[in-house]
Amino acid sequence: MLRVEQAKIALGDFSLAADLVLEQGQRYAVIGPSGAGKSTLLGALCGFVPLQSGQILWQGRDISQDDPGQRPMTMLFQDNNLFPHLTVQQNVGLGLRPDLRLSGAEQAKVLDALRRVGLADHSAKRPAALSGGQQSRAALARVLVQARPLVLLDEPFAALGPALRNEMLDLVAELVAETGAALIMVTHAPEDVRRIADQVVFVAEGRAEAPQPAAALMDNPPPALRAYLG
Ligand SMILES: Nc1ncnc2c1ncn2[C@@H]1O[C@H](COP(=O)(O)OP(=O)(O)OP(=O)(O)O)[C@@H](O)[C@H]1O
Repeated sequence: MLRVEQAKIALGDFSLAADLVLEQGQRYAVIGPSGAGKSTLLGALCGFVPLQSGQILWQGRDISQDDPGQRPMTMLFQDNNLFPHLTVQQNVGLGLRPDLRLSGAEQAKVLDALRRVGLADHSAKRPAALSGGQQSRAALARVLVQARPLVLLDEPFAALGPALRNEMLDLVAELVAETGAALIMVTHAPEDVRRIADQVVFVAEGRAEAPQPAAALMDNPPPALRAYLG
């Protein structure tokens, strides 16, 4: 369980308050207007953005001061963060060892993850030789090898067409179900929320609200969410 306790996050003139609990095995969509602070919230959870006050507790332990690499989470960005000069296999291997000196067992893990996302036959290619969907799969394989209990996605598939995006969302849902990880995903698309999320964290007016069950919330949105959804 990840507990964000009375957190205040400040970035220049912008500030965001958050007080919420995220449970293992649940899938959360983070939604809200542009500029409301969704990416900032994920950045604070990951440790890229410092807290001004409050705490982040993982299984009861304060991780607010921990470096991003020490935290129990892995983050997937929209641009997938693949290195163009490395092969797909090496890009995934980076998830295990930044110096890429992988043991035999680690190599096997990388190949397993590539198989799991359907890229076993593409492991020796460079990212530029892959389609957009395949690049997303490669980035997902890197998330998978890290096997962290929390997977954070910041609008990961916004650049993909609707069919491919749905395919990727379903794959993400399968992968987190297999590993028991919690998923925390920023999205602008209500259909993504309905497809994948159990709970919704609504971010607006300087606050990240406590999670609420997704289906009920989307069927009957309160005024601020209704205004955002249009
Ligand atoms: N490094 C920074 N320094 C100062 N202000 C920043 C910085 N990064 C973001 N901000 C500001 O913080 C606010 C929240 O930005 P953030 O990217 O978290 O919003 P968002 O909800 O993810 O938006 P979008 O949906 O458009 O991606 C914005 O007003 C933004 O201008």
